[in-house]
Amino acid sequence: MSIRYIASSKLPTPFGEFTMHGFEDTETGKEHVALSMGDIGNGEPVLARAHSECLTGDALFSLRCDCGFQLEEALRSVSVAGRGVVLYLRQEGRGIGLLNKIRAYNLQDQGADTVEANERLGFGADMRNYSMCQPMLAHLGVSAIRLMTNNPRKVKALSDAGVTVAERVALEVGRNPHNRGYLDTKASKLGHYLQQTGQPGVAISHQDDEAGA
Ligand SMILES: Nc1nc2c(ncn2[C@@H]2O[C@H](COP(=O)(O)OP(=O)(O)OP(=O)(O)O)[C@@H](O)[C@H]2O)c(=O)[nH]1
Ligand SMILES: [Zn+2]
Repeated sequence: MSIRYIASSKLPTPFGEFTMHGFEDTETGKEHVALSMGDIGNGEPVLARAHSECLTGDALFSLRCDCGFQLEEALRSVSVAGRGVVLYLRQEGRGIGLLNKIRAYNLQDQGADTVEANERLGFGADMRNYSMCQPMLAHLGVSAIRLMTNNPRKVKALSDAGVTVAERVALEVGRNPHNRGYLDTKASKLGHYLQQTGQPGVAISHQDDEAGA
């Protein structure tokens, strides 16, 4: 097991007070965080988000993507439910890192889409893995979740890792003129469930049949 629990503390936010739990991946040296609220260890499926780091969207107010909006909405939803967990995963730029993401943005400024840009740089479209999630959730006593995501790969990865995804909860927020192309490419090339995509023939689902399968 390469995930090691380090410490917990209070984390007051505009959405209420969370408990922050720090973990270290001893293989990669990455430091991951879980923000929890309420009694999440009682066996009932827990409202959850596995959020991949996006410095530009989460901290620098970028409108190129939907990440910051999704993070905010996830924290707000957990707070409204009074119970849930947000995993903040340090895999910036879908796993290629911040500086390569800036290189990819540069290619996108010249007309490439988000997938083409990754590929031109010699990366896969999505280099993430979610192997840290199950041990982080297990440490918190969580085995079943209601996962806030539009990403079918994330649902499958967590299910394959042994987490029961009892439900997928759509998380469609923050669409704007700057990220329209990015979101449409996610739907058409990466299979994301996005309702307002403008792409014909894209699956629309708010509670997937395959979730948990
Ligand atoms: N390489 C690359 N990474 C990006 C780009 N835009 C956002 N990201 C990263 O993509 C990750 C977020 O992935 P998304 O596909 O938006 O969302 P997701 O987490 O897979 O799916 P949701 O759960 O529905 O949000 C973060 O790590 C961002 O840093 C981009 O244009 N290129
Ligand atoms: Zn982003």
